[in-house]
Amino acid sequence: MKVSKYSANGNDFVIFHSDVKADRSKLAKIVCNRQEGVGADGLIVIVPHDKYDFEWQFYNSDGSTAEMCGNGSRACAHYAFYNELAPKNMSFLTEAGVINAEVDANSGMVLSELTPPKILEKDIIFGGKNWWKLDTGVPHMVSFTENIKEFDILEARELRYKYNANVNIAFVDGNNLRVRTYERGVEDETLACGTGMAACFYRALMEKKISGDIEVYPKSGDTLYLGMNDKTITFKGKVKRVFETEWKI
Ligand SMILES: N[C@@H](CCC[C@H](N)C(=O)O)C(=O)O
Repeated sequence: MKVSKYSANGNDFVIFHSDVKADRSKLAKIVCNRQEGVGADGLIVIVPHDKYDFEWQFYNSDGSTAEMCGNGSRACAHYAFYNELAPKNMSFLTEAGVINAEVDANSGMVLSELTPPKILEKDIIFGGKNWWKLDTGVPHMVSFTENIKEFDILEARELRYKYNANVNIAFVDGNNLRVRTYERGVEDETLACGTGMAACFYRALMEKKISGDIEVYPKSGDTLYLGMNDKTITFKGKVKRVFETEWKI
């Protein structure tokens, strides 16, 4: 099997395509294992679709499925374009809905239009902080902090299980955001989370802490570009194809 390893600003994925849609939960655990597998935060499998350029199956590293993944959507679009599975402007089906993406072949920049954001619950008080629960394709808890260096992983883990959501803290840096995310299904902090950055962006926009298009800096230190496009969030940044290999399981 030919597989590619991608990094989307530190959020890393194993990607391959197949003609068969199947349960690949066990495979996800094996390939994502950082000691005995390729090592990644998630596995993406591209399968054919009648109406859209393709459909994807997304798995977290623990084998659980997720409806959506922002960084994964950009990495997947890049893979699909370079493997001639889709044109540079493409639409593909996820469990959260249809995602439109655009690959810039020269710069390696990929833009993805996320599903319309939803506020699920406001003003949840936990650990002395005010949290909002939002859906940007998958559920996210968002709170603002004055000190982005302090992210209490144990508290985040407690909140993750209580609300079955990913957990983000964000620091408003001028008109930009610094974000850290504890990811469900990886069960730890990751270097970047696209739908998490989008959830922080949306809460900050709703509370008028920021305006217009902004830059977001995840833990990896990279720069992502977020903006509102009608009702959807546009999410842009570089992706890196780390390597491609043949892998026998
Ligand atoms: N890293 C992703 C989100 C992946 C899914 C998430 N871990 C969940 O289970 O909800 C992103 O970039 O959005």
